[in-house]
Amino acid sequence: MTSGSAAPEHTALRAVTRPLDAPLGMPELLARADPTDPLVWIRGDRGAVGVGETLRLRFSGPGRFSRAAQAWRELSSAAEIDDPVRLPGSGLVAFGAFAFDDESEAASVLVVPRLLIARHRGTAWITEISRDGNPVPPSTAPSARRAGAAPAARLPVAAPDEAYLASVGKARGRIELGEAEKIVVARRVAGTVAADGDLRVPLGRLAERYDGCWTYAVDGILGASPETLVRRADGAISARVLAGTRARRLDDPAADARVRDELLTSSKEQHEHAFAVQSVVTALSPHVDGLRTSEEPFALGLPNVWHLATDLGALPGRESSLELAAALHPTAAVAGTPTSVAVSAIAELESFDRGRYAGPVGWIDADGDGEWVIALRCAELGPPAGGIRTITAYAGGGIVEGSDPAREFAETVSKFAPIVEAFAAAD
Ligand SMILES: C=C(O[C@@H]1C=C(C(=O)O)C=C[C@H]1O)C(=O)O
Repeated sequence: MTSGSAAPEHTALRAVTRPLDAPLGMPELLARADPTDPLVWIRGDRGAVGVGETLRLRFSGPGRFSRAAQAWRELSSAAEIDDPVRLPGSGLVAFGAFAFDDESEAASVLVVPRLLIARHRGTAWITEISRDGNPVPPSTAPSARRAGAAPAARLPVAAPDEAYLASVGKARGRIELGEAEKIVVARRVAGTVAADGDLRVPLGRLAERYDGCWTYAVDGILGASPETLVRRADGAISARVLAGTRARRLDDPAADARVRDELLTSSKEQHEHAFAVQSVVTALSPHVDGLRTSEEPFALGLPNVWHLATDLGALPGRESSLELAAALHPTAAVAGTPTSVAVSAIAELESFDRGRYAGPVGWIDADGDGEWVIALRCAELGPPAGGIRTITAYAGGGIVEGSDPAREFAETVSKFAPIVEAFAAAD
């Protein structure tokens, strides 16, 4: 099915941004978010929380990105923007989450909040976005919402998963036959949480523990991603490619350093990483100028895993951050190589719809600047029904020649850790 809501005709958005005096730390920012339907984007001393909704556009099918990008261009050019703050994320902003697969049942969305409370390092501001009328812009942030109970979920991520192991075996078989060089195989684990559980609790845990990652919540998908698909801001483009993973040994610093060195020197991991970097370079170079990459992969240490990482930088052309995200998606880090073979293999080998897992999640402003990460280390919350809602967590990894299914399974368990910890019962 292919569909999309174009920007409603004659929709003129009005965005008014005003600085806030009060410095907003991460907890104060998060406290303003909706407890059961949060709209959140936080990393370290930068972040934004959306409250309420002025506009929501839905898209699906292979044209979801181009229709969303076009709708946003139309809305932005018709908008009236009063923004004396002029920092990344001030003025008119939409948040988005896009399905991984062209055939996904999951909606891809752009959401324009009614209020946006944000900070960039030492500066905080509030933006009010309206469709009709000219409301007086608030100059104080709405007060914090009362904290509710933490939503605890039991996610049996270490329980045997025969279907996943079989898929990894089949992916390896196809690679050995020369059909593909790399296929990213994922699995999912489901549980339930109380429908009135306060999702700001897991988001706060993610933002605190994974402070080098983007903690996000958009339209029911939430997580903490280490992988920047593309950032367009301050006249520059940047991206971070990750591929190649080892579980950390935080209990034993010497063992942890050995694990890191082994990752850095493993030819299998370097090979897998090179595919992912090449796919990003190939997809990005027609759209930007002066693309350069960090010399050789470095080890990025997160609380749960080491990743091989490469940073990219370039100068922007005229494409918006969403158009660049569309050009990049799906990278070899989440699909494989060659892309089209890997995407069809995933559809055949995985027994579920990835939804927005491994798709782009992020935000865009009226100039097309914005930040899009790959929705990793995440869970999708279902709608409330009978006092509960489902929670489905996702994790995967790249299968290449010689990949060992049991090790790949263990790697997914490490990748589930952020979500398992975020939804653990308080002790
Ligand atoms: C697919 C995931 O992660 C991706 C796969 C990686 C790998 O195979 O080593 C590393 C980082 C991500 O690009 C995931 O977290 O689910």
